[in-house]
Amino acid sequence: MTILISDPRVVGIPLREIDEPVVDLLDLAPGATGLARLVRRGVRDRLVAAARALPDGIGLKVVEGSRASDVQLAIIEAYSERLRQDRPAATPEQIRHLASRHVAPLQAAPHVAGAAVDLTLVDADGRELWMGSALDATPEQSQGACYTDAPGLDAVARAHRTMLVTALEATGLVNYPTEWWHWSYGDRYWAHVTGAEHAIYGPLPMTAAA
Ligand SMILES: C[C@@H](N)C(=O)N[C@H](C)C(=O)O
Repeated sequence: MTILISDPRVVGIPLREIDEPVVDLLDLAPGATGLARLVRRGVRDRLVAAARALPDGIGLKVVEGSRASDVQLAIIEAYSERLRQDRPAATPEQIRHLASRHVAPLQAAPHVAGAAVDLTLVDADGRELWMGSALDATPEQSQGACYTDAPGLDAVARAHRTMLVTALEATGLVNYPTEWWHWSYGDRYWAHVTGAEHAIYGPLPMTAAA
């Protein structure tokens, strides 16, 4: 069973911040601007290694790296409101649980720590490969195809996901299983998956206005 990022077993993991700087993603993030181009150095190093391990003619394209805390809160609120409208009988705790299939609570938000990227595969001309759902589609929008191991994917999407997972996992990056595009290192979810005693990257002091 998938343990979501809002689970107390994840949110409760201690943090020992190592103060590693954020760096620009350079050619890994064509088209991204501002904070979206920045990640912790350990994340970029792993992405560079993963990109080198991909077959010739295939590359990585990061759509978003770091994210300001106020932007994270706005995504949480917008998606939670949609869930509340769809499920008027749901309790606040149920909404929080369901929302965390798509967006992390602030206490454990990896993008806010510079610890995560949303990315996809591209061909030699920079065209995004078919991955079986739109990047950033919610479970409702994608009818579950956003889940990395979703059943019923066509063979092309499955092959591309396998390629992505193989290259990224080999570097120590960890996937959030409800989103094929979301990969992180050093945050609380990474610590949960790897068994590390603590996270090493905590929230950075970033707001959208900064
Ligand atoms: C909102 C979505 N793109 C995303 O970033 N989800 C993960 C789980 C997050 O909020 O860190």
